[in-house]
Amino acid sequence: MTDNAAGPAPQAASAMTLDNYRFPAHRLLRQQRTPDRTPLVLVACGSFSPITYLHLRMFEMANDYARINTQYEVVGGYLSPVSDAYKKAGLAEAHHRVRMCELAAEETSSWLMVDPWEAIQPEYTPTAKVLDHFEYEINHNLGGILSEDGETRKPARIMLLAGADLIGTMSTPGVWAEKDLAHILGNYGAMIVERSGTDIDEALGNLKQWEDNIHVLTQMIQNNVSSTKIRLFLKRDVIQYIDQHKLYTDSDEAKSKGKEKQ
Ligand SMILES: Nc1ncnc2c1ncn2[C@@H]1O[C@H](COP(=O)(O)OP(=O)(O)OP(=O)(O)O)[C@@H](O)[C@H]1O
Ligand SMILES: NC(=O)c1ccc[n+]([C@@H]2O[C@H](COP(=O)(O)O)[C@@H](O)[C@H]2O)c1
Repeated sequence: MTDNAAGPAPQAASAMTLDNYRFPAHRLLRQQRTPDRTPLVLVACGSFSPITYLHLRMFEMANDYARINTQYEVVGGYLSPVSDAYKKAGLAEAHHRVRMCELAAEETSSWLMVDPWEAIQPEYTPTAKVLDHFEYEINHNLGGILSEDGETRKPARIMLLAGADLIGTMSTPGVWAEKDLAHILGNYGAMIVERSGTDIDEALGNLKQWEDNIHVLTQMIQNNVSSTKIRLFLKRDVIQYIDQHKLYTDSDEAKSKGKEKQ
């Protein structure tokens, strides 16, 4: 996907609260550039604590894959950081994670956006509901995407973008509600990026019934995650943000572990 040529976000994702929330659409391609394709919006749900180069790379891989192997045209990409109610050990607070995602998206991409809706909810929101939120905002509130010839409006296909480890948890009994899996994989679909350490066939083991809706993206080059992370952080504002707010220090972790016990 090429630059949407839109200006900066009218309102920073990290400045949004439940009271002033507005769905970020400043980089969403409102009119398709290509005829005869279905508009596609990619949504990555996760902790992003902190966001790394590989989270961003997943989107570029998915965009290339969609262009070459499918009839979709990617019209938008969103990071949706999980809320504090997720209570995973060691997570920085949601507002910091949203801000880091925002810095990374602004610095390194011309099309990615951060939607803080999930992050600002007081309760944990299951991923199926997060995808419903995107469906509602894009296809109901915004009325879908204008076709390339300007003649019709088409609903965008919303798809989950995730790493193989996440899809592996879907094959693990008890982690996901069966009806949520049917909704996510049956109605939306997923693009899954191979990840070293996860056997993709095993990860997809119990999900065969939805295989037509699951696109597996193979990594030509396996990444050395930690060194790549370090390179991103040194170059980008994210490392400065982590320093400035003293995130991921011992005291910060102790704070979040304390919270977890409450
Ligand atoms: N190296 C990678 N290759 C493929 N997918 C990745 C990679 N790193 C992260 N992802 C995917 O990005 C999404 C968000 O990841 P998330 O921040 O929740 O966890 P994580 O990056 O695995 O970090 P943690 O160590 O905190 O679990 C998930 O779908 C995850 O599978
Ligand atoms: N039942 C569910 O909807 C469900 C279960 C497990 C993980 N998830 C999501 O997966 C993402 C990644 O989670 P982890 O960082 O724990 O791997 C998070 O966004 C989380 O909300 C959702």
